[in-house]
Amino acid sequence: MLETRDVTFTTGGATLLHHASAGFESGTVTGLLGPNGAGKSTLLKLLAGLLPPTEGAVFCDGDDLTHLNQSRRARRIAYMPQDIPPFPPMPVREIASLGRLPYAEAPDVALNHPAVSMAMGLVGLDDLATRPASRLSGGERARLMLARALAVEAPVLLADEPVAALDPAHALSVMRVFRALAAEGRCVVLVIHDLMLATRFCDRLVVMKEGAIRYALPAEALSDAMVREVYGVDVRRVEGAVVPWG
Ligand SMILES: Nc1ncnc2c1ncn2[C@@H]1O[C@H](COP(=O)(O)OP(=O)(O)OP(=O)(O)O)[C@@H](O)[C@H]1O
Repeated sequence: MLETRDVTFTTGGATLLHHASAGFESGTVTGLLGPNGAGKSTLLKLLAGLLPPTEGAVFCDGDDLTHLNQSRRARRIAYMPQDIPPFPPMPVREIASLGRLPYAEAPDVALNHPAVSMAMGLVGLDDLATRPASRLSGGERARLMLARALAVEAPVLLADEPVAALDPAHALSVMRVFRALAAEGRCVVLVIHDLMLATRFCDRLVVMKEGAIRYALPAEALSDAMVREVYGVDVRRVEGAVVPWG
């Protein structure tokens, strides 16, 4: 569905991504792992078509992303950024309805679109629909950005650290949403630091370090040695640790 072919990205004299080649299939959830500064967000922005490759190309369903116009690309690829700008005092549901912008729907149509209702429900924001978005907590803001991306109903969903600010119950719930989207045939790619959630809910992992893809493998194949090499930490598989489940 989505593919980077030998992509390099250079900006301001710095090369942030070196010769990255990876495929992301429909019907799967892929976790992008790696230490801070590894290039995960950069790769995700290239996959979204928000940054152009300096060398190589990114393809969505066989089409070079640089050849797709912005609204066509936005209908195919929904993106949730890591950095969430301060929201204006608009109602939460109105912000979520901005996910319909690529369809150029009238504001009242977008606001009442079933995809917006679905997205608000999936992230658990129904009770906050009329609250000014400027008054949300950090985790609520993250869920609203995810709702906006879900409202696009795109075949590809890219999410940059979607669960980093969420409490355990919402993190599990959102990971289950990603699994459900994959079960519908969507291609889900998320940046994630939580190795427990990544190995439990992702099908595949792409592990990055220093702007390069070190490993691309089934989630269950992530070894302790790989974690040690990439993050410089040892791993224990501990019984008795408090692990949010359900
Ligand atoms: N415009 C830029 N010019 C130079 N370096 C940049 C620029 N933007 C980002 N970087 C650097 O590129 C590297 C990769 O950044 P990126 O945001 O992709 O990392 P990341 O893996 O997502 O990290 P994190 O886990 O901290 O979010 C970082 O070292 C960052 O400081």
